[in-house]
Amino acid sequence: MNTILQVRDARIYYAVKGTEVKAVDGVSFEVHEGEILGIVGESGSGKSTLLNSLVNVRPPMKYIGGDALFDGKNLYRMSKEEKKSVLGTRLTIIPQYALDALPPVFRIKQYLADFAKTHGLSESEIIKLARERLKEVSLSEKVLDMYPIELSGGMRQRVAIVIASLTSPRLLLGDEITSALDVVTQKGIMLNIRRFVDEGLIGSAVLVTHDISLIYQVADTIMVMYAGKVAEIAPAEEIAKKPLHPYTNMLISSLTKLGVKASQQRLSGIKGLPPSLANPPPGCRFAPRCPYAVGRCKSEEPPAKNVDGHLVACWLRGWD
Ligand SMILES: Nc1ncnc2c1ncn2[C@@H]1O[C@H](COP(=O)(O)OP(=O)(O)OP(=O)(O)O)[C@@H](O)[C@H]1O
Repeated sequence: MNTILQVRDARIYYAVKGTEVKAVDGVSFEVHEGEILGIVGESGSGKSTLLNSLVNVRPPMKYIGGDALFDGKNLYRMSKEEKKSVLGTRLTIIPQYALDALPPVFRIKQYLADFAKTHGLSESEIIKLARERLKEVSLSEKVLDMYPIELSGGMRQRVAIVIASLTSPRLLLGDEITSALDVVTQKGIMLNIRRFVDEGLIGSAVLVTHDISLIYQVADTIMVMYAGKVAEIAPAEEIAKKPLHPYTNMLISSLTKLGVKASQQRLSGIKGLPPSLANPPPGCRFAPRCPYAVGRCKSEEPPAKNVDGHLVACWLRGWD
């Protein structure tokens, strides 16, 4: 399997009033051809910082170290010109709200004409391709003659997927792209991305979400982040059936289950709050909230270890 993205020991901090917020602190993972990687974790775990850093590290974000090899070239060290040639073509992004990206004064067709011009592509080819892809996401080609404001939120996100696929990108990035939509539409959008990846129209995708049950539907692999670190990476089925990190386990246990009242659930949430990333605790960052923590967890940071096909950073897994 071809590796499309290889992130190694990424460290991205924020410089805030003389302190450093360690938002992404030694994160490593890979994305392969045909793969959808879902990144999940509580608010503030560093998911957006990680994704945004792949696009652009700009103040107050601060590059501290690490590599992000995209088709062998380091995104963290590319010149502005190199980055410009990659973004929007080989590396595309779906915005959280497509309306932010689609200019309201342009009909979709006009936007596509502009898009073709920017990327030096044939306008007629792009429009023809967009027509075909709109059908694939169950939209009529009439959408081309509409203004973004005339489309529902779900339609806009589907148009955004179509646009993001037009240059056959190697990698698609999306951060909470369905959070403003109803559950049925959310699933439909995710399945559209799955189909585009399966058909090779998009090489691979990294999708950030709070919703592990939604991303489970389409992701091949799930990466769980906690307080700027990777807690666990495993195939989606494995994560769902047999989570190894206590945090992953608690994240799954805290999901709302229809037919079970909160009072009858064993765990209705994760007690406590994530640590301050300006001054994270020594050892495992989850230790202060972990009911299984032992002495070592509070003093030594657990390295990620391969245990039964999971990459898991926990002293209770795979260590004597
Ligand atoms: N512009 C900023 N300046 C300073 N600190 C920031 C900034 N943006 C994010 N942070 C901090 O970086 C850490 C990681 O935030 P980030 O938004 O990446 O997490 P997240 O997992 O994507 O959360 P959410 O799901 O709420 O978007 C948090 O402690 C946050 O407060």
